[in-house]
Amino acid sequence: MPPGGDARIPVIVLTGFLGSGKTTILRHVLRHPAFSDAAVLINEFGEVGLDHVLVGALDREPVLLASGCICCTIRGDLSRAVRDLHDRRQRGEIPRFRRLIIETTGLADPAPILSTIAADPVIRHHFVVGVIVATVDAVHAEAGFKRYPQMLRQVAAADRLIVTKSDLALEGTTPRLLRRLSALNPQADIAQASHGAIDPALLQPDDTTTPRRWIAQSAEDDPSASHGAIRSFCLSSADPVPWSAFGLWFSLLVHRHGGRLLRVKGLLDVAGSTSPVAIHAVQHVIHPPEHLPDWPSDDRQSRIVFIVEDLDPDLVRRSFTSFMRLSTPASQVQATGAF
Ligand SMILES: Nc1nc2c(ncn2[C@@H]2O[C@H](COP(=O)(O)OP(=O)(O)OP(=O)(O)O)[C@@H](O)[C@H]2O)c(=O)[nH]1
Repeated sequence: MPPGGDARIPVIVLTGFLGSGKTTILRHVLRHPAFSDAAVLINEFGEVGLDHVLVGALDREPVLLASGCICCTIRGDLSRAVRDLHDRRQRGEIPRFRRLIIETTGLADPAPILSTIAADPVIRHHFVVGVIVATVDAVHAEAGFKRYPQMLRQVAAADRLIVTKSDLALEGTTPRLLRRLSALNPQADIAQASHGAIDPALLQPDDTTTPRRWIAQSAEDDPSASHGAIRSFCLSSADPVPWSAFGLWFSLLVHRHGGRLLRVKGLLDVAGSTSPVAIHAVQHVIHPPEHLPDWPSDDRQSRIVFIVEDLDPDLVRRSFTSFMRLSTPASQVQATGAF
């Protein structure tokens, strides 16, 4: 229950820039008994949503909001999704969840989300923003703050900040980031997470989390929720992907264009493997691939979702096709011209 005896259902807003570890944290906390009564709503910026798959084999199905970003194009969808969840709860079609976690897209400015919850009379009657948690990627935060103002807004809006990926950051980066975060948002509690391992209490509202209503109000006058040259596309392949050719293509792509690859995530049907492999990259950092236990549906196509800035999707598609056609290492080396 939110502080102050409020009987409304607390909403936990989990925000943070692209690839900063939101889904990894969600997977971790949802395994904790304290979150067995949580409903989950995931919004992704991309043509094809994958996070609901990556959240994994849980005994509840997260609701995936349509493509687009809740902070701008699909605010109406957010209202509808929250109302719909509540109606289904009341009708007994889904368990009586007692908290709602909304994982935003990495590009979201959280303010319009808060204002949507606060402005809709039906939602306001049943739900209240309980806590806003933002993840901050230790490797990319410093450069990201300069390029992406929404990162600053995420940090500014948060009640709690979780610094991720310190294990990958250069020495001295994390302490510097911690100082910067304290300066940007002195009221927020700051914690660190390694591979999503956090104290689940960080996602629980309590007396220290006073929802930032001023942000919700100021959002009403903020029409700047556009994402400029940032775009998303999906590359899919019906044929199984040869792992070594894929690895080479992916490393070259990241090496050559990493600065423009804000986020890459995919589910691959790797030749010779019966279960899917999840791949992730954030700019120049490729995370280790992960074997998932099962395919989420009968659709076994490989899907790779890209969020890029100033990068031509056709170049990515063409180079992928060239590499996948070639199976010998020598011919792959020739294909590097595709970049
Ligand atoms: N080394 C390391 N990798 C991490 C850590 N936290 C997350 N990752 C990896 O970072 C990648 C991206 O993590 P996600 O949890 O999918 O990030 P996200 O914020 O949900 O990404 P978007 O939904 O695209 O915005 C995955 O490969 C994770 O395994 C960490 O603390 N250390």
